[in-house]
Amino acid sequence: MGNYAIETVGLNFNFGNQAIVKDLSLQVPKGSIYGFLGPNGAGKTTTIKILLNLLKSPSDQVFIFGKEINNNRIAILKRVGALVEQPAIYGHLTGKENLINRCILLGIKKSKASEMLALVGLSDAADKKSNKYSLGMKQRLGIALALVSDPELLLLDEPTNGLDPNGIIEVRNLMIDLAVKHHKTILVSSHLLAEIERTATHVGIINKGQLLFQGTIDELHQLSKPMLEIEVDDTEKAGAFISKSGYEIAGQTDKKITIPFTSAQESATLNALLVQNGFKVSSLYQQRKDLENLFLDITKTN
Ligand SMILES: Nc1ncnc2c1ncn2[C@@H]1O[C@H](COP(=O)(O)OP(=O)(O)OP(=O)(O)O)[C@@H](O)[C@H]1O
Repeated sequence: MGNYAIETVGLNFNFGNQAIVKDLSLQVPKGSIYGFLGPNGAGKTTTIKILLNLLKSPSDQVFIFGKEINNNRIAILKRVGALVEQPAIYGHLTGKENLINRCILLGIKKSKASEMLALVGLSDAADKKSNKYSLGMKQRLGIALALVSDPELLLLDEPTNGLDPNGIIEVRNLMIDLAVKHHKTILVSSHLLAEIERTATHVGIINKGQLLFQGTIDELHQLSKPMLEIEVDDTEKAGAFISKSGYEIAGQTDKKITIPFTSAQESATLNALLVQNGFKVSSLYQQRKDLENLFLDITKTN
């Protein structure tokens, strides 16, 4: 337990008689960026609220820094920062004023406000009213607010939701910076596999309140190996030929053949081989599994 910033042990949670979180055992290593992945309604926000003790968990199912949450609420929450749903920002105040407010509230020296603005890359916009901020800037201000108390653990609920590509990159780089340079542990939820893949060191995937997969990003990549899809005129003959040439066939329909992707070079070689042998290749492309297909695979193998 000592190495986990967060550990839940068979966590269950109901809203009325609806089971929302089922036998969930999360293990979030200290220093990790833990991608908490699942489709809308999977129970991510509910879980994060439980981790913040905003929703009460049964006893002995949630441990933060090795301590049971219900019995150590205040001591634990002092070490945790969070951004859940919309950041609590006063639009009529500047970014700096918002942060100063938070400093006063927490009894922290006001100079921390400028420090946090620099940390999230908002120094230039310090004196701008925050209702004039872009969504990405608002999210970064939200993260700065969560960081004022210098927490060791950050819980971010879909922080890139609704952001444009630039905003997504800003938030992503900030998370990496916070983990690598400032040694924070970050749990970040998302419904997008591609989003999590770029930042996370560890991943937990939930669906309908249940954990389907938990492991390192490399372990996830093993599961979500890219495939090469080949559209060719006579898939039956082509399949036999590809197989005879020493390639493993992962799937075949009357329109296309799927094999594990190894490299661009290898794809080009196979393409040339097919064409030289009289097959008409109309397209050849690398396909990554999206969350939906990954779910199908994981549930199949479970
Ligand atoms: N206060 C509540 N009362 C009753 N049911 C709720 C409440 N809050 C959430 N739920 C239900 O719990 C389930 C999980 O919701 P939750 O918000 O945790 O999912 P999520 O994975 O965060 O999804 P999203 O990305 O859409 O927020 C949903 O079916 C939702 O309708």
